[in-house]
Order: sequence, then C-alpha cells, then structure tokens
Amino acid sequence: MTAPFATLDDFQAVLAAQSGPDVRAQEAAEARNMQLTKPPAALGRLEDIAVWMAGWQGTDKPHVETPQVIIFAGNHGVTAQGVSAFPAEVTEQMVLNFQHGGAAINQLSTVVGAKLDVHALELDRPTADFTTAPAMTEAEVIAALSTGWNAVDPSADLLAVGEMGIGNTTPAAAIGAALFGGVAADWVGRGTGVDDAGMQLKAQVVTQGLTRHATDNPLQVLRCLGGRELAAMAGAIASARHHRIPVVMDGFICTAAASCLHKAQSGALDHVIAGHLSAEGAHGRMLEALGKQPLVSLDLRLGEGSGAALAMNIVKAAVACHSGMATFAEAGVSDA
Ligand SMILES: O=C(O)c1ccc[n+]([C@@H]2O[C@H](COP(=O)([O-])O)[C@@H](O)[C@H]2O)c1
Ligand SMILES: Cc1cc2nc[nH]c2cc1C
Repeated sequence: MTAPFATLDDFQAVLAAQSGPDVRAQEAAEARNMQLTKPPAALGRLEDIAVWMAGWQGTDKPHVETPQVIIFAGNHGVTAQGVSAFPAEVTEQMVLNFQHGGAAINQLSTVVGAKLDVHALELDRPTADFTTAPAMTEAEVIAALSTGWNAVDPSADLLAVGEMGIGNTTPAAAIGAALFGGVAADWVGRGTGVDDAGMQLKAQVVTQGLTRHATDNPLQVLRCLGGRELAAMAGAIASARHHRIPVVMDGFICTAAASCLHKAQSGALDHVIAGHLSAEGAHGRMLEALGKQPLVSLDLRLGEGSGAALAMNIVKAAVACHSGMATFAEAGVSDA
C-alpha cells in the first residue's frame, strides 16, 4: 500500500482521521474476563492488556500469533559534535549483524515467535546536523514516514518498533525538551555510555538545536530535530493504527518518536503500550508525560526493539490466559 500522505499537512490529517478501538469487542472481552476461572482482577494488569488487545483486534478473544518486529536504522549529522561513545559506522555494521542473526533482537524475536524486518534508511546520507540546519527537509521526513508506514505487515496481530542509530539519543532528548519543556539537561542521558563531560556536551548541543528550531508544531519538531529512523517509527505506529494492529513501544528513542504523534493528535497512541522502562535517564519522565506505564523495568538501554520484543511475551501471555481459560460455567467451578 502506498502511504496516504505527500506532505506533513497530509500526515497530520491522517492522524486526525484515525478511529478508536472497537468498543463492542472491548465490552465483550470485559464480560468474558469477569467469567474466567479466577478471583476478579487476580491477573492484574494482564487483564487490562487482554481487554485493550480485544478492542484493537475487534474480537473478544484476542491473539498473538503473527507478531512483527521492525527495526529502522538511520545516521545522524549531529554525531559530528561528538555526542556518542561509538563511531557512526556502527549503525551500518549493526544492520549487517541484524541481517546475519547475531544481535540481541534476533534472539528476542525468535523467543516470542516474531518475524523481524530491518529497514536501513539512507545510511550513507546522514541527516543534517541540527545545530546548523533542520535535520531533514520536508521531502526527507515524508520519505522516512512513508518507509515506516509501508513496513507494517497488515497481517501482523502485534507490532514492536525499534531503532538503530548511533547518536540518536541526542535527537530524542531534543524532541523531549521541545515537546514537553524543561531544559536540555533534563532530557540528555548516557546513551551508549558517554561520561559526565559527554553529557554536558550533549546538553549544549540540544540547547543549540532548540534555539535554532523553535517551533510548536510536533511534526516540525520531528523534521527539524529528529532523524530518519525516528520518523519511520512514527510512520509505522500511525500505519499500525490504520490496520488496527496494537503496538509495543521500545525505549527512549522510540518513545520520543511516538511523542511527536501524541502531541500532534491527542489519542494517537491509544493503540500503543510501553514495553519497558529504559535505563536512559529521561525515559521515565517521557513515559509519564504520555501517561504510559511500562510493562517491565530491567535496566535495558540497548534499543533495536529489544525491550519491546521482550515485553511482547507478556502481551502474548495476557491474551493466552484471556482467550484460553475456561469460564466458571465451562469448568464447573463455583462462582463467588
Ligand atoms: O532504547 C533506549 O532506551 C536506548 C538507550 C540508549 C542507547 N540506545 C541505543 O544506542 C544508540 C544511541 O546511543 P548514542 O549514545 O549513540 O546516542 C542507538 O543505536 C540506540 O538504539 C537505546
Ligand atoms: C554495539 C551497539 C549495538 C546497538 N544496538 C542498538 N544500539 C546499539 C549501539 C551499539 C554501540
């Protein structure tokens, strides 16, 4: 399917036209949940997850049988400022590692039974350094959003989005500050492992970006301060909504990309769940701003969709209980 937008205004209109969950299916799932052989609410948040899945999948018996994990990779002009502990060529090297099955995300996708797709976005043409120019032109951000939109398999029943991009915690921090306020130091973190001086440098770089690209428009924030893999994640999340596929978010960079959708259109992340709380310092603040509670908190700070793929197991377990359990009547167990 060709992406149904050619400009950021079109994309904004796509977000505005998105529909909500299937309320009938959700109500049917709630009713079913009340009859399952357990004390009320004894499966805690697993019950909420199953009902949420039911709403987006449009059935009272939701499933996770064809999950998809997508990694988008991009390179960043802002790495010229020395904001990462690793060299930019690692982005491309890790893409090869993903393709050869050697990365953490390959193992985590296998564990949850997900198809893994990798999309490298013009790695030999990094975005512009946002301290001196907008990271992307409108045509470039639309191309990246479209890659993300088209990467979603319409037959997937659960989607995890993740990224690979040396330097991309700096654009993510800039987006956090631009959308949610505060100073740069509130949003920068260690990323791949910079020291205290590196953190200070990142804060200066983010401040320069914020000063240069002052805008209230969240999609312009994505264009000016973001990166191709962030825009692609945003495009994939919007596309999943169109196909009514629930989404599990990954860490700090993925959440920053999703935040642009949330700020552009209230409710744009209703079909999205936070997979995990990253060890990247500002991730918790960003999730709070979105009103999202992460499923797991295991000090991961890898990216590449790892926390999202891991959390898919919990979603899978939630729907297995909901859809597979017997009711009190079926099992002949006495109700309260
Ligand atoms: O997902 C996260 O929360 C996360 C936190 C820190 C680092 N990363 C990964 O590390 C890279 C960005 O770190 P950096 O230091 O190069 O900005 C990028 O490839 C991300 O996938 C990811
Ligand atoms: C080795 C390495 C693997 C990664 N996976 C996601 N981001 C990464 C960053 C680095 C540096």
